[in-house]
Amino acid sequence: MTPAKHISQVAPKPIVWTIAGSDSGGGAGIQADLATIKDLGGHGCSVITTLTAQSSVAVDLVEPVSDAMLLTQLSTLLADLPPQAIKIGLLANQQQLHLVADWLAGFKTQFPLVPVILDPVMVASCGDELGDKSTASRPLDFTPFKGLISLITPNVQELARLTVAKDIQASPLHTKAAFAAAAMQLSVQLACSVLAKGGDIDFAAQASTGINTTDILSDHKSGITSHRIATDNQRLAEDLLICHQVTGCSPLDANGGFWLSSARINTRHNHGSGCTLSSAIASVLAFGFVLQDAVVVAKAYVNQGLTYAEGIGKGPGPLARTAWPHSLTAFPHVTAYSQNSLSESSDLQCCAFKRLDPDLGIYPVVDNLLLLEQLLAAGVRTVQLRIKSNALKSNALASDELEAQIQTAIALGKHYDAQLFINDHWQLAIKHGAFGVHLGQEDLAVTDLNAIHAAGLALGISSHGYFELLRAHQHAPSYIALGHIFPTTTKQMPSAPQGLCKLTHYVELLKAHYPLVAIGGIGPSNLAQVKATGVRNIAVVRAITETIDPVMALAELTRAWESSL
Ligand SMILES: Cc1ncc(COP(=O)(O)OP(=O)(O)O)c(N)n1
Ligand SMILES: Cc1ncsc1CCOP(=O)(O)O
Ligand SMILES: [Mg+2]
Repeated sequence: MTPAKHISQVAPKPIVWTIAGSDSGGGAGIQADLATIKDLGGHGCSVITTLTAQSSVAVDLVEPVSDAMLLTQLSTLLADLPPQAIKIGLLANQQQLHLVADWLAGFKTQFPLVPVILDPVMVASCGDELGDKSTASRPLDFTPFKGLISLITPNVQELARLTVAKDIQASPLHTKAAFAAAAMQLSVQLACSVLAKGGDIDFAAQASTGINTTDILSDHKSGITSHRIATDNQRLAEDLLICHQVTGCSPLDANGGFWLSSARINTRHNHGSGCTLSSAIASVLAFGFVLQDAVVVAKAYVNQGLTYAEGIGKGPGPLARTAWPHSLTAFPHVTAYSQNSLSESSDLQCCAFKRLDPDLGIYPVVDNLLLLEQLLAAGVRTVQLRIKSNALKSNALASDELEAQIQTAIALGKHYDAQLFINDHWQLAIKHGAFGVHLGQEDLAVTDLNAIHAAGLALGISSHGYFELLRAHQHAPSYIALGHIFPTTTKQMPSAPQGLCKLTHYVELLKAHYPLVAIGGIGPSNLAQVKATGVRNIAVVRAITETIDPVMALAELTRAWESSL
């Protein structure tokens, strides 16, 4: 499972804090968090809120640390080891919660961009309550964290307590619709994103048998849920991510909702999976990934950990530590959640798009026929015509003129036997029989991909991070573009440049499955570094278009690319 190159070898080690309880059994709490943070390449610091005398089968004593100890851990760490991300887990009582929230309010004025992930832990996996006696009858009120946290990660029982059922025994979230409504409500209540974990509920079984959530949760307490999972690995574990004003991603996703589903994993050894998930999300965020990316990587990490978990002790054992996930099968399937529709449309392509040679050659992206023909005549094998719709408005390029240009470009591509991709204008590409179409993430929802497939065209899809590349993968395209790697002036980007470390990860994940194309700010000065990530293709705009002799520039880029290691 160990990846070829761990992120800690290519990126500086970020500091991640966990503010949580100690699990003397080593499977959950602070112990799981520190193991996770280290395994994902971070440096973990801990602020212990509570000591628990705990094993894999029981919680015998819970003892909060003193207020002075709690606050001094925070101030001592901040003076020397400021965090790039914080995970908050077990808080023993409402007073501790207030102390941490007040401290966090001060911290956030100094470090507004540091993400904080709150895992509202209430019950251990053996079924015992984890808070002190005061929380047994009255659940914690997390309102003081409103506006201070980026994400909260409740399971179905916690979600119910935090929203519809303050009564501890009741859990009315029987259906997907009720579960989703509660997640949306919590997002508004705390002004943060919500990852509602559906691992303890089987929506399909609920729908077909009418079993209610309480039954499933009480089964879980006695360990029977694990047995049920073990006998039925066809079932799905479905989590719902509700995004709240997420920055650094496509504006379409900033407030999006997404079901993240994975096959249920055949194990009873899931002790500490919630702690592992939330600290993994914090760790991935600390490396500078956006929230949606951090969530899918952390989900994959937990899936791997469950897959390879071994029993230690008589109860559910801890997750295995399997390092940064590099296997596509560990990642969840992503489906857009829409409030207005209960039957989310499946975006899975029935068949893959046209398969291409993994080496496309240097891939120029141009906006005019003159340059296109020059490059084709010079022997370019893969090329794109990218005429943006705003060119239609500003240059008064009429739509019939656009169609004529596309038609001519396609004819030229055929004449020179090249793989010519048309950007954006997929209907015209189909109409005139282009080799392929290139689409961005925003285009996917408004394009008839089946029509492109049926017409036999190749499809390239852009991506700007893990979440988007999973969405691209679900359409089985002919290639996936990874960008933007370096700053670019060619296009205004909502996301930050991905850089070489992230590119290395994406390549590791996808190289066995797709031809990959790195794009954005690539030219002679950084081409060797890009090649060193293992990516086999680069697409370029300015490195060709802004030169005096584009044909010479193409030849020079090709020579440099082929001679780089
Ligand atoms: C090879 C390649 N990669 C990425 C893009 C960008 O496509 P998209 O995200 O659709 O943005 P626009 O190019 O339409 O502005 C691309 N064109 N080609
Ligand atoms: C269209 C596009 N998509 C991602 S980066 C980019 C522009 C790349 O242009 P350049 O090679 O000039 O940086
Ligand atoms: Mg586009």
